[in-house]
Amino acid sequence: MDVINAEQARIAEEAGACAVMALERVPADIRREGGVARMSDPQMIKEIVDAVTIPVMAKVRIGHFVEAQILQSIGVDYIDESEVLTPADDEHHINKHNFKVPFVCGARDLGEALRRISEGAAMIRTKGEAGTGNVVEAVRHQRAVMAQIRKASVMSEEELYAYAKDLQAPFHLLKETARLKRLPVVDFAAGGIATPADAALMMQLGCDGVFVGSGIFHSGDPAKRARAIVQAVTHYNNPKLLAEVSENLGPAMVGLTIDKDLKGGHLAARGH
Ligand SMILES: O=C(CO)[C@H](O)[C@H](O)COP(=O)(O)O
Repeated sequence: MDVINAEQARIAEEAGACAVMALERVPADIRREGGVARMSDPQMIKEIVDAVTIPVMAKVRIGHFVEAQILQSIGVDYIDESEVLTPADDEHHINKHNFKVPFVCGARDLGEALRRISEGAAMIRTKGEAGTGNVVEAVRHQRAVMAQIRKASVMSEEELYAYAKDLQAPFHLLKETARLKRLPVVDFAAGGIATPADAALMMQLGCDGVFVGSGIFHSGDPAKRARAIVQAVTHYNNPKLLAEVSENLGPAMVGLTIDKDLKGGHLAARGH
């Protein structure tokens, strides 16, 4: 769960979140306020680290390996090389093999996911369209990844060579993905998840876990919604429980439709 201070971090931990993401503004606010979004103040990240016992993740700009060096030096548990911040490099991602701290990166399809893994990403998440409260892009990205994996899983080795070229992905990673019939790393949903049902939808589409940013602390009752989303991720195949936890949550965040004039632009188009 994305949190911007120690108090929110405690709410997330009490709700059962397995990690928090420390940042100064949740994606909905970054989108609304505009300007250049950068790595958060290390002091603020340290306050969140001190407030909770669960792992703390923090974001760096795409390609900004010095922000990553700084976060690693203060001991964050994971780094998110994120399109939600303003990219620092429009061509290169960070060489994540140079770091000890594990990274998560966003992807819209299998080629993008495997390129990030080849650079050293230890976890992948859908890009979705962060800060919109609209799950449609996360669904599109997860469905794309799963459909491409299914396609690869029935290919001969000769076909996989050609498919790797199409996807602009390393052959050995594609071959391993085809054999496993899933990404060879943990695969999260992120970007636009706002309700327990959204979270369970992404789990039923094959994700291993869910990131929620704006959807919790921009809703009417953050503590209750946070607990409900944790329950929905845990029991994603149980519609009765999903109905119970979806009751009386108060207003969800106000969502944005995805159109060509999307306020703040399409964050998912950053990095490729
Ligand atoms: O990890 C992230 C992107 O780097 C965000 O936490 C995630 O995408 C949040 O999006 P939203 O605010 O729509 O839930």
